[in-house]
Amino acid sequence: MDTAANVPRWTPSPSPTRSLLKEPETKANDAPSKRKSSVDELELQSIISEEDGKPAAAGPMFPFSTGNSTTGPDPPPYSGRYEASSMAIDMNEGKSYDGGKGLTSKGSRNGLLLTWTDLWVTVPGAKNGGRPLLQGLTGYAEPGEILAIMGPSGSGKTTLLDALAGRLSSNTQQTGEILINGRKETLAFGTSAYVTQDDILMTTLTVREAVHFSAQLQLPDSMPTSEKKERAEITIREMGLQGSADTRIGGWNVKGISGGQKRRVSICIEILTRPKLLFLDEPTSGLDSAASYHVMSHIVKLARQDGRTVVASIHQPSSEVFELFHNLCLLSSGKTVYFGPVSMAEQFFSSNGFPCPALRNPSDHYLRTINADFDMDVEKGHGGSTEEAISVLVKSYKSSEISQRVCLRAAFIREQKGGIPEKKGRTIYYDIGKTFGSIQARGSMLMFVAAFLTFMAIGGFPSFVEDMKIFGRERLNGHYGVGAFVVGNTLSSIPYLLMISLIPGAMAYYLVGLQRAWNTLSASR
Ligand SMILES: Nc1ncnc2c1ncn2[C@@H]1O[C@H](COP(=O)(O)OP(=O)(O)OP(=O)(O)O)[C@@H](O)[C@H]1O
Repeated sequence: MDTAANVPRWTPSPSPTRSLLKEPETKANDAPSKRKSSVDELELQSIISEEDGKPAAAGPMFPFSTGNSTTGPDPPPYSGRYEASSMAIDMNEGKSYDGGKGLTSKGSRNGLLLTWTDLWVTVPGAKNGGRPLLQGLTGYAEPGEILAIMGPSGSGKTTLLDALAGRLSSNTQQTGEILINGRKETLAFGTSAYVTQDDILMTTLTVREAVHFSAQLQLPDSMPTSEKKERAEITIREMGLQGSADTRIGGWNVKGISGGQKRRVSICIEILTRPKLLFLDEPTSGLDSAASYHVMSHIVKLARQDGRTVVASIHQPSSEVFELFHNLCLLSSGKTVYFGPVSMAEQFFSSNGFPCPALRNPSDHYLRTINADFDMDVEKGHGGSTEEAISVLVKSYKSSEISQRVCLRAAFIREQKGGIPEKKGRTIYYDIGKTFGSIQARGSMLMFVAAFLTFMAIGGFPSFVEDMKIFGRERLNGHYGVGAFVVGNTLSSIPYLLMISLIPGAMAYYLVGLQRAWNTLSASR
């Protein structure tokens, strides 16, 4: 039987990928242009070596690395200098958002610019003041674009989304700055939406009912009902749910729509209001590659329309889906491995000695390179560990020009100080008017209150049944008898006597309250 060390690595043999910084030495008869590029590279290497304060040295080989440590020096950290011009187009401070998106650089016409600087999230722990979940992240998300957050399981994708959406759990501590349009603001109702990893849906409703009811609840009162219905129907079709619109969602007790369809219903409900800022946690989990592509391309369309900002964490995008993203934030153990345009990630990896083999999905390659969870399974003795690969990439990113440009861009966005959407309170049963319909709404509210109290009481029944058994045993064994006088006439029996006498009083008070509410209702008719 194969031992762990003899198990062949599952990575197919990588084909050589051209790395700008790993060219062989220039020969005298090389073309002048090639000679020049090599000179540039040498200059670049020397600059980087000077910056690092140490010479480039031969380094270890890493899993999925195609670099050869014995034939040449370790590639220097990526500086992004050879792409400075394209970066200038993508990320320069004066960038106009008007590329077909109808936006301007001045804080965007309608869109929301999200920036975060030196973001740390920690959970308090006994050792060294706590465990960091996110470590000094800086980045931005812009209108009309999709930022994909990727990384191995447990790398902090959901934590980053939660931090940006202001939903971190209470046991965490956050430091750093998160700004919306350059301001420290909480978002107004309906401005942002968050599709969580779990599908929390009403299992008894059909897809159509769930989406229609949500449209009635979320869309503004000023919108006619017919328009709300139309929006719901359009969104159902956009998410490819027309075939299952009349199927019950279902849950643990009744089988309903599939997991992937539930995912789409969750997205459908959150995009009904066409929010300016959309957070998606694993939007494509459970979807086949075609459905993933359709769902994501629709989200891209939404992002482009009127410049919506989308931040999505994603596990395993197909290459087609990956190409839909504009920016990539690659995390490992809460640290940034890469943040920048998707198109430049490949160069970043290859210049650090991890070129993406031909015919492999680049996103798969990045995740394999930085997934240290299964290091034990990787053949030992032929190279460095994934931990070392991660540390090379994290260090290289920190010192790269690309990271400096991200900081500059975030700083520029912070200074824009765009407008913030007006805040509107949304309270159910508020200001419902005096029409016949409003009387029905009041009746519904009273019914809800009564039913809530009743069902809360029913919730205690199972434990009451268990207690009854104990009571029966103890009574039959003569631990105590029944009757009012059992409570006794000592001082400690007074609270029990009070409790018993209060129950009918509380019930009477509740019934009188209901009667009064009914009278008020009748009077307002
Ligand atoms: N509130 C919390 N308290 C303690 N630990 C937490 C808390 N939230 C997250 N973590 C830890 O932080 C790490 C990152 O979690 P997170 O859910 O952000 O990962 P993820 O990248 O989204 O993973 P997955 O892809 O599996 O969903 C995990 O180790 C998790 O256990």
